Amino acid sequence: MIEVMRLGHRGERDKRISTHVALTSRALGASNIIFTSSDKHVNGSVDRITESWGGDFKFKVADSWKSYVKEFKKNNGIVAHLTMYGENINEIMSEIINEVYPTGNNNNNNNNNNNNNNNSNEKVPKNLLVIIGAEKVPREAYELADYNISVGNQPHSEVAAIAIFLDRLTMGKNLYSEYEDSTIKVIPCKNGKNVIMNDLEGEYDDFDKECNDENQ
Ligand SMILES: C[S@@+](CC[C@H](N)C(=O)[O-])C[C@H]1O[C@@H](n2cnc3c(N)ncnc32)[C@H](O)[C@@H]1O
Repeated sequence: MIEVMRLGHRGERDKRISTHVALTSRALGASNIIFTSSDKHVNGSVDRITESWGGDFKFKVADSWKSYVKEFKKNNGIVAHLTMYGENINEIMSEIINEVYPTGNNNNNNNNNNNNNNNSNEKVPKNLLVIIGAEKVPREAYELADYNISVGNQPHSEVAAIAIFLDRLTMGKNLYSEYEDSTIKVIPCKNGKNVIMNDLEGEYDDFDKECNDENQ
């Protein structure tokens, strides 16, 4: 299971970009996003998307980010902190993939509740917590993280950083994600839109079809 922690979210100021961090995390295979304070706007956006597009991605709040990270590590999880000051993703990603997926099975992670436990040496995927900052990230986050990873050493965006990291981790496979319980589904087409709606009895109907794709 992949979790994303948004550290230092500043309410009104960050609400749009934090929503994008959450939705990007969901789209690219995370199971939940953890904030360090509640935010109705982000929480509502996440819930609305999940309701229509399916899956069980959750918005969570941790009372203490430090305790959450320590507990996560105690339960044998791996913590990766994305920061432009870290080791370059190009150099370190294969080590992380080998550690998180000792079986080599780094495919679609959605809804995978991995069974990590303290004493196990079994080759099961490990839980991964990805920390992404908003305001200045405290020194302790760098120290607690198993990996401090840069997506290049230029400053850019938390949304870009989480997208590239999760995509590299799962080698593009989450770009095919779809959920059985979605009420809306997109059929890729070359030019235009092809959207179908689920009637909640498992049948999908054409909803918005302006697709000029010879194959459809
Ligand atoms: C816009 S930055 C703000 C950073 C903040 N001013 C600081 O000094 O920590 C927000 C977050 O985006 C992520 N980020 C930005 N550029 C990155 C990069 N090149 N590599 C990895 N993460 C990056 C980091 O997680 C960072 O905490």
